[in-house]
Amino acid sequence: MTENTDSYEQNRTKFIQNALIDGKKQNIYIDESGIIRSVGTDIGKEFRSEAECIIDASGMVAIPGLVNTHTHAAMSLLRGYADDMHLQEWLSEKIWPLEAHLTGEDVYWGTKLASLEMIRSGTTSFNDMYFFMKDAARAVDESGIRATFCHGFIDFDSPEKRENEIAATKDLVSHIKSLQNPRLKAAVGPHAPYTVSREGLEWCAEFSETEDIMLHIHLSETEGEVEGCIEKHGMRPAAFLDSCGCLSEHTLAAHCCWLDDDECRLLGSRNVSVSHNPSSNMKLAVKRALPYQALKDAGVNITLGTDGCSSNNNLDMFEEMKFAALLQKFFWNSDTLLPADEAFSMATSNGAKALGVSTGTIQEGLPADIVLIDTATPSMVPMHNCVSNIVYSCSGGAVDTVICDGRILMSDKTIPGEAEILGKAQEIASQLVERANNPQ
Ligand SMILES: C[C@H]1O[C@@H](n2cnc3c(O)ncnc32)[C@H](O)[C@@H]1O
Ligand SMILES: [Zn+2]
Repeated sequence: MTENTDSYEQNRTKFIQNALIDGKKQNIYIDESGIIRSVGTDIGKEFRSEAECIIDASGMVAIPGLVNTHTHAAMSLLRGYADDMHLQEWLSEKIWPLEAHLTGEDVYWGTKLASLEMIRSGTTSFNDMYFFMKDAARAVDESGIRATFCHGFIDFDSPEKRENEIAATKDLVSHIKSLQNPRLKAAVGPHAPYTVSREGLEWCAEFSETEDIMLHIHLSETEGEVEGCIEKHGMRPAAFLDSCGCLSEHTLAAHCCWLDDDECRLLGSRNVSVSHNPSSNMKLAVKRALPYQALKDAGVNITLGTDGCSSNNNLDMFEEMKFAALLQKFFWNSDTLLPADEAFSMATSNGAKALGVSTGTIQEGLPADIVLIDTATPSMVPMHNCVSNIVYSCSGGAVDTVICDGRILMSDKTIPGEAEILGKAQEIASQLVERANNPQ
């Protein structure tokens, strides 16, 4: 329950009282610039009387905002458009032909819808690869959450396409940097080793280095990709990317299902972060799960992502934590692999580290990205183990309040403007499919 009707405004000091953190009732004070100034069991009267907004979190668990490290947000418009297909056919026969008709307005509303869904389910940061990304950034700016944007760079070995992709990437990066909004970051996004030429990958690696930005790429999602890379380049995909300079501490590699042990060690030695996308991998039947133990042994920072809504089909990171823990146990036949606390770290602190954002924990001096989960819901009762309930039993529907950068984005499960976004996204998605089916 939030006292103060203007609580959605930023720049108001906030006092969250009686939130359960690490099993203890604690209070959190957030200053006017959205920073956690104090957190603990004994911070009290002085901060409470100073605060312009009191949030009573009695009966709620406070966790850091969740971090989704691999998605294509505007693909929310393609939810349910092409299901139950093989990955390469799904992409080349259904998704790419539809995406050829996308407009900036589609991406704007698709990203508004995705941001809404992420806020509802407790995500406050995401890593996005798609097209018309200036429009995506406008949508995210309005929604109040954090994101890193890259243009999906695909040149298919064509020098002309490569020049266009370089221009689109440079344009996006300079645009995002010019906004000087700490919630919005730019990245470079070579789509995958099978869609980008050696020259394109080398350019992306150098650009990421000189601009000091993340390099976001799909890697070894399918066995066919690995075979194709060996045939074309005489190397497995990770070695090929390394030869192009694409593996560094800037790199976030999504999927990584078909890495062998040497590749896991290579990623570890280059300080690459990996995004595990269990729902998408199961739905697209990629036939192998992330080699979690080998990556962990190699010291790789392992994070969690939903992938796009066309291969998931939602953006609920609670579901993703559970699927990650279950898929690892099932595929690698190990009941102790990927325990709940590791799934939780993947979705919070590991994700924040990969995206270079100073969130992911509730700690003094850090930006206030905080999610309150209602414990008065059947899937949170009893609470023998809070992290177990968060990972294995509850879902995004239990989220009551979301704060990002000190600003309340959802309170009492209410997000201002939600109905308009739902209506407009439905309309825009129908028009997109109509245009694709009846090209002029
Ligand atoms: C940015 C492009 O990436 C496409 N995409 C979405 N999901 C996947 C996936 O699982 N593997 C490869 N490529 C994917 C998206 O449709 C855009 O074309
Ligand atoms: Zn993807």
